[in-house]
Amino acid sequence: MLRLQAVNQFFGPKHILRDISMELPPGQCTYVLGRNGVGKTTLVNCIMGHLPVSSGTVTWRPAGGAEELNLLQHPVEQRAALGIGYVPQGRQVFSQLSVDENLRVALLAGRNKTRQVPSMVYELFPGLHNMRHQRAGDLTESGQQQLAIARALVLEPELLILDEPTGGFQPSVVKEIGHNIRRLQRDFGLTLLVVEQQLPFTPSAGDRFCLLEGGCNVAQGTLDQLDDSLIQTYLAV
Ligand SMILES: Nc1ncnc2c1ncn2[C@@H]1O[C@H](COP(=O)(O)OP(=O)(O)OP(=O)(O)O)[C@@H](O)[C@H]1O
Repeated sequence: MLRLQAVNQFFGPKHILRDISMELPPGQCTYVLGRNGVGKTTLVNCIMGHLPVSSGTVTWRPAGGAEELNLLQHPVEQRAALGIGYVPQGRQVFSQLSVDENLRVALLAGRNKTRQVPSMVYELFPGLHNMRHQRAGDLTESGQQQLAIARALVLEPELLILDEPTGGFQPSVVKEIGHNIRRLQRDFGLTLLVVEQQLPFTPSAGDRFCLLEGGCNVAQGTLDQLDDSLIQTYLAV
């Protein structure tokens, strides 16, 4: 379980995140939604340790863990090894390396440097297995997105955070991404935090939402509570 309590973050004098509190229940898929510039990526960067938190707490209890860890005491390079995977915005893969080399580089972030690519990665993305000796830069955009997710999966995270995974894709690819997100949750038991500007899939594709506006968490609940009034007020463009 990941738990944030009263998290604040500043860029210089600019107050970006304001008293954000939220919990990610194990095995559930939570969407963090909000318009451009409301603080979604900043929030994810604070969870991953890429940005410092000015005040508040971020705690993480791995499955079977006896107690909550203070995540803020763990440097960024330890967070993947603690079971938190991250797929950044913009499909960042090493385009000059092969698919296989991309996955092997990602494996180095784990504690056990001799680990192999887990079978679930190619089970989820069989196309990547067929392309494993191809240069990542030669994959389609959809293939690169799969590789970006696969790179986070090689360390077998319990929690996977995806920052705008559908950004810039055509509807057929968005649908495929939604299908993969559902499989990660239902077939592989992951907890998911998915950042998007709007809900890109049907509500059945997840469990909970958390709406951000001006750096504040203005509403949260189950996806069936995300009604037209909230959508018009906080998400409509
Ligand atoms: N390095 C930075 N220095 C100063 N301000 C920043 C920096 N990065 C982001 N900001 C500001 O922080 C606020 C939140 O940005 P953030 O990228 O977290 O928003 P977002 O909700 O993820 O937007 P998007 O949907 O466009 O990705 C914005 O006002 C942005 O201008």
